[in-house]
Order: sequence, then C-alpha cells, then structure tokens
Amino acid sequence: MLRQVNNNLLRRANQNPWSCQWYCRRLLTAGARDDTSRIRNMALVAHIDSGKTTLTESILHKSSYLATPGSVDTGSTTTDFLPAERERGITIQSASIPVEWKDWHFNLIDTPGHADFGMEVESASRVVDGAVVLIDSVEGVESQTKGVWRQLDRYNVPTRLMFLNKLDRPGASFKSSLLSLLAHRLHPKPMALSLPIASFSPEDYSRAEPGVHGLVDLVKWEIWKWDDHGASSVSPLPQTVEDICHSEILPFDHPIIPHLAPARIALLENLAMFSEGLMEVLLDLPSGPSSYLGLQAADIMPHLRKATLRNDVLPVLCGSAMKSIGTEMVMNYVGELLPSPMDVRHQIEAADAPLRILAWKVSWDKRRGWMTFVRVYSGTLKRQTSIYNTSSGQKEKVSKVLLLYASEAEEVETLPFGSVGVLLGLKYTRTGDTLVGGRGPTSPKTPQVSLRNIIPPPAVMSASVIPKSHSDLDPVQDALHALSRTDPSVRVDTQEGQILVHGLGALHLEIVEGRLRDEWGVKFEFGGRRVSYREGLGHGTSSNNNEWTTEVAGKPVTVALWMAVTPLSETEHGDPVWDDNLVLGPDGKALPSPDAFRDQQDPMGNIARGIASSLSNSPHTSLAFSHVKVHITGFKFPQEISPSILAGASSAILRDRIRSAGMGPVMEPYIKLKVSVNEDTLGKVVKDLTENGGEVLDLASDAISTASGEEELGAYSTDGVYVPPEELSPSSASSAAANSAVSSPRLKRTIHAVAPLSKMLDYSTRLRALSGGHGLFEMANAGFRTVTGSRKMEILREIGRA
Ligand SMILES: Nc1nc2c(ncn2[C@@H]2O[C@H](COP(=O)(O)OP(=O)(O)OP(=O)(O)O)[C@@H](O)[C@H]2O)c(=O)[nH]1
Repeated sequence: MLRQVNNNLLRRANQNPWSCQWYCRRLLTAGARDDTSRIRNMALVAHIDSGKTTLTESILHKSSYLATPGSVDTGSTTTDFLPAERERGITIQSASIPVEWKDWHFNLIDTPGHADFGMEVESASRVVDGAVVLIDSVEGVESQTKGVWRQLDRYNVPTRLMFLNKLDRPGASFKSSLLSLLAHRLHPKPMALSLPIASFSPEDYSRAEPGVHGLVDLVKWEIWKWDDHGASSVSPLPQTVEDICHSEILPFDHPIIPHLAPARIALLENLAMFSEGLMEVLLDLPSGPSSYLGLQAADIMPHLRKATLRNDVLPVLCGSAMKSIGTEMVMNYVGELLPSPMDVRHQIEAADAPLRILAWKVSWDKRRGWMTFVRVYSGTLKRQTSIYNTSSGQKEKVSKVLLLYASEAEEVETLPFGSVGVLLGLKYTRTGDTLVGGRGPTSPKTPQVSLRNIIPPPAVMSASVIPKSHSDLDPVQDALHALSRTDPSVRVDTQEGQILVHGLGALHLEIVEGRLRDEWGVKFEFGGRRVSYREGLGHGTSSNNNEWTTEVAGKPVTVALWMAVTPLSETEHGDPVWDDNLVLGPDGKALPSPDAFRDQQDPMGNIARGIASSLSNSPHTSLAFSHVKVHITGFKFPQEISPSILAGASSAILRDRIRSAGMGPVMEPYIKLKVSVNEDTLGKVVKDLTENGGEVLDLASDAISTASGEEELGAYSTDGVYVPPEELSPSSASSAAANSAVSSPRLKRTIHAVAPLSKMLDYSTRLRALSGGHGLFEMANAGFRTVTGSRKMEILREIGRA
C-alpha cells in the first residue's frame, strides 16, 4: 500500500503546484493519518471575509504543500477553485484538505462565511471535532461569527480556538477584539496565549504605528519574528525581565517588555483556576516572578489541553494570515489542543467496531462523477467494498477511496476510523446519510443505529425555473435533482404546474442559476425571485376531531391521533429540524425529523411524516407553516396498518385542525443589515431603510457599545492581564473605531438595522446610488416576522391568494 501511495505522490510531485518539499514531507508522514490519536478533524469558520481562505493558503504554504501561498484577491487560491469563487473572491463551497504538520495529520475544512451558504458550515460542523474561529480585528465579533458559533454548538463541537486576524490593518485592535468576545458572550473565559508586537524598530514603536511584526508565545515563553516575506524565526525568552532587557531579542526600551511577566503570570494563575494539578505546581514554585517565567511549556500544556477540551477556557491566538504571521502558532496549537477522534465521544465509535460512516457532502465532478465526502465513525473503510445506506435502504459499492487536496486527489486503499475522505462509485447517497458495513438490515453484522443527520437551514427565497422548450423539461428536472443532491439547502417543488427552486438568499439562487447553466448545461429561464413567506396558526377555535377513517380492501380502517395544536408562545423557540415549528411526542420531548426514523415501519416515524406534510402546505395559502406547536398526546390504530395510510391519516387529522382554526398571520423573512457609508450620505441611507420597512438598531460603529449588563464578566487584555468588568465600557472598545476614523480621510458611519428581505433584493444598486458608490453592506438572515394587515394583503395578492 505504501508503495502505491509513494508512486502517487511521486507522480503528483512532478506536477504543479505540488512542491518537492511537500512530496518529501508526505513520504515521511504517509502513515500519520493511520494513527487516530494524531488526526485533527477541524474547520475554519467565521463571518464573511475574516480571512479563512487566506489562512488556509498560509497553512498550505507553511506545511510545504504550496511553494507560495495563493491569494483570494488574484483568484489563485487552492481551496476556492470554482470559477464563481475565483471571480467573486468568496468561498461558496467548503473544501477539505489534508495537511501534514509535525506529528499531526489535519483534515482541514475551509468553510464559506456568507450566510447564503450556511449549509456548507452546517455539514462541516457535523463532522469536525474542533474548530478555529477567526475574527477580523478591526470589526471584532460580527453577526455571522455568532451564527457559526451557534452552528458549532448545535453539532456539539465545544473545542474551539480563536484567531484574531488582520492585526496588520489600520484600526485593528487586539484588546477590543478580545473584549468583543465577552461583550457578545461567546465565551466567559477567553485566554490570550500570544501577544502581538507591532514593531521591532524603535522609530516605529515610538510612533505607535499600527501593524504586527512579531508575537510572544506566553505558554512556550518564546518570541516569534517575521520578515517581509513571511519567513519566521523563533527565540526562547530569558527567565528574568532584566535578562530580556539585556538580550538582543527586543530593543531594551521596547514598550511591551513591562507587560510580558504580568501577562505570563496572569495566564498561569487563570489556568490554575481550572486545574488543581497546575495550582499545586504553582504553589510549589519558589516565590518571585522569575520562577513563573522559568516554568517549562511541557509542565503547562497538559493542563491547558484538558481545560480546552472541557471548554473551561477559550484559547485565543492572533496575527495576520495575509502576512503569514501567527500561522505556525495556529498549526501548533491545533495539534496540541484540539481533540483527536479518540478524545470525543461520538455515538458509538471505535476502531474495532463495525464500519459506520457519515456522508457529510456530495458533489459532482465532470471527470470523476459523484463524489461522496465521508467521515469514518467506526471501523475501517476499504476500497471495492459493498456498503449499505441505512437512510435510503439501498446497497452501494465503493469503487475508489480518495484523499482530496481541493481539486487534486490521491488514491488510497483504506480510510481508517476517525478519518475524512472521498468515495467514488456511490449512486444514491445524499448529504447526511449513514452508511454501514454488512449486507443490509437483515444481517446481524449491520449496525442498526444511524448517525445524527445534517439539517439544512430554512429556505427564505424562491425563483421559478422555466425550461426553454418542452424537450428541455426532463434535463432541467434531472439537473435540479442532481443539484439538490449536492446542496440539500436547495429545495425543488412544483406549484400549480410551475417548477420552483428554493434557497437561502439572493446570492444562493444566483449561484444555483449559474451552476445549472455552466455545470449541467441545461436550457432554461429563471423567473422572478420571490421571498418565501410563511403562515402562522389561525386564532379560531380548532375542531376537536382526532379520527380519520378510510376503506382498505372494502373494510373501514380508523386512525385516532390526539394532539394539542397551538401557536408557539413568546418564550418557546421553533426547532430548525421542523422548519421553525415545534413537534413534541407523547413523552413531551421534541420529536426528531421524519428523516431520522430509519425504520419504515416505525409508527412514530410515519406519524412524523404526516405531520411534516401538513406543516409544509397550508390549506389556506399553500405556504409552509412557522411557529406552530404540535404536541402529540396519544394515538390508536390497527396493528397491521400500512406506513402510508398511517402517515396520510396523521396528515389529514392535523390539516383538518389547522383548517378549522382559520387563516393565521402571514410571516416574512427579515435580514440583519450592516451598512457602512460616509457621514455625508448617512441621512439618505437611513431614510431609505425606514421607508422600506427597516428599523435602525444602532448608528455606532462598534458592536461593543452594546455591551451593557456584562456585570459578572471580565477579560484578559493585551498584556494578558484580567480586565475587570467596569473596564468593559463603550469607551474602551471604541478606540479601534476612533483610530480608523483618524486614519480615514472621510468619517465612516456604520448602521446596524433589520429589514424585510423582500424590500432589499435590489439593495446593492440602491445603495450605490444613495451613497455615491462609497457604501458597503452585509446581510445575514434574521428569521421570520409577522407582517401587518396591509402587508398581508400585499403578500396574498403577490402569491395569488387574494
Ligand atoms: N490586511 C489583511 N487582509 C487580509 C488578511 N487576511 C485576509 N485578508 C483579506 O481579506 C479579504 C477576505 O479574505 P478571505 O481569505 O477570502 O476571507 P474568507 O473568510 O475566506 O472569506 P469567505 O470565505 O468568502 O467568507 C481578502 O481581500 C484578503 O486579502 C490579513 O491578515 N490582513
């Protein structure tokens, strides 16, 4: 097997851009991925444009995969290889890439930051064991930072490292970024492991130029310096402040020197709060700061690792991905602190257990056909084996197993437990399916429990797809079917003879349109875009009917289903699994989505299917429902009932209840907006927002000004010292904004607002006109809101129901 790997590597090494250095390293570490304790399955996640792809390029460069890092700005990156990604300079699909670094094998997934491609973050979050979350140090925590943070929570990925990126930018602030983690309640104990050094040249640091040229690693007690080409050098720091002043490492009067010892002492003492072992070590040290400075990293790291894995602390690193400053430190700490598959308790997971894998992404490649990205949760997957899809109930044959280096691939014989790879040859598998070894459900060797599914976020926009001619209908439908297999957040249905494609936003639909044309080559027109509205439960008295009878083979069959159907209360939240409704079983617990019931005979699964069908289509408006709570309290049906009759009866009973309650409120999707304009056009932009149903939430430029009520929280500041809560004031946070205002020729203002998505579809054109071309904006989904009476009439007219 090793020889085959080596031949592949040798062939690849002769091709661009695979460097010889990388080839040598791969030869030495080809076995690393077989040692599960050395695998780190991790994702880079963040708000749009925080620098994930740039950091990925820098990691690929530092790990010798690339001779020089590519750039998002010139469309030359490895992971953003789709034409649409290169043209727009944004990531659209997540790309996984294996990285060999020191003793570790990382499976790194670069994810998109734009909320329209949230499905990609959803599926990446499902299969990783840890994540690096980036923030732009000028902006601090942004709306989608919180979005991806919640996605990681949802898939139970507690172990994260934070990377404060873009410290080279004017207006960047390490301290404000650190404080914004607390202000937005991302984590109560962010712990800075490194400190930035703006400059080593006395002329520059005396003028306090912005930028970053070096970092101090507070754990390893060493100093990193980078030259203008991103090459690094590292030196140990002396154990006394006096020796640091007399060393050549830093100019003797460098302003950071007085902060170094307090920062390390604070780090150790704060960490000791979560580790009795480290507390004992510190108590045994002779008194005086030099004993703290002399403590070896090997004595600290096990405590830091445990505290990180338990999520007691959030390790924070910093640098500039564009200048490759801090990249090696991120890679070192990913290896040292993030969990291996063996550190995480997934459902049933072991190397010697029967094979169980999860398909977390499916994509189509003209050359290779269907490519299924999988993670092995137990056992070992071999090439040319038959596997069984517990979700679709179909057998599949694996023809090839690949490790994918973005668009390049290396063929391997096996994928061991805990690893991530790509399978060729699977014909039916969709994102979220569980695949197992063995011959099928009847075989005792086939594991019966499915892995947790991946849930697409709710669609907020749709467009009609009109085939150019009758002969184009089938190819268009096949292409849409294939596209929704690769991207489950694209949903397709037919309403009144029209094909509708639903997506997560305007950009998402634009990309869908481009992919249908370019990748599948089908001929069609895209009709007008429409936001997806929802209906809520009517306020009338609903019938108490809980029975439904039909005839089977001439005999009556009666199904009874008792349930309470109410709107969600103010304090209740919809479940994304149920498209923002809440469905509870007889035990009062949330019912899983119908897809989660793998056994077709399971009565609860068939009832769930019926409920889902009624909630997806209102008898009054044909809109899907939102914010409805269905609590099933009991059921009765003949034992030999067919699954489809039970599902149909459940659907009919709920539909009857909904119909009798009358038509409910109509809801429409809202978006959060962040608009940045010059001061002189602020008035016009705000007026336009309010005229279009928007609500301005904040005109201050930094999100931290909302940090009220953070009484019990504090943070570790630039010098690593704990900042008490009283210092978490708007003024301490606004220094970054003030800096940028001073260095900017015209005063910029940032507007935070919410607005109905339907009124913002042409916002880029509108804003360009209003701001004289100087405005910038970002959008993120803000959920569904009930509309007023007049707007309801407008919507009903738009959808042809009034
Ligand atoms: N000054 C500076 N610019 C950076 C840095 N990192 C990234 N950028 C720039 O920020 C922009 C966005 O960078 P990307 O790497 O595409 O960000 P991303 O988070 O991958 O973007 P999406 O995947 O589209 O969300 C590009 O213009 C980069 O050149 C940095 O450290 N410093």
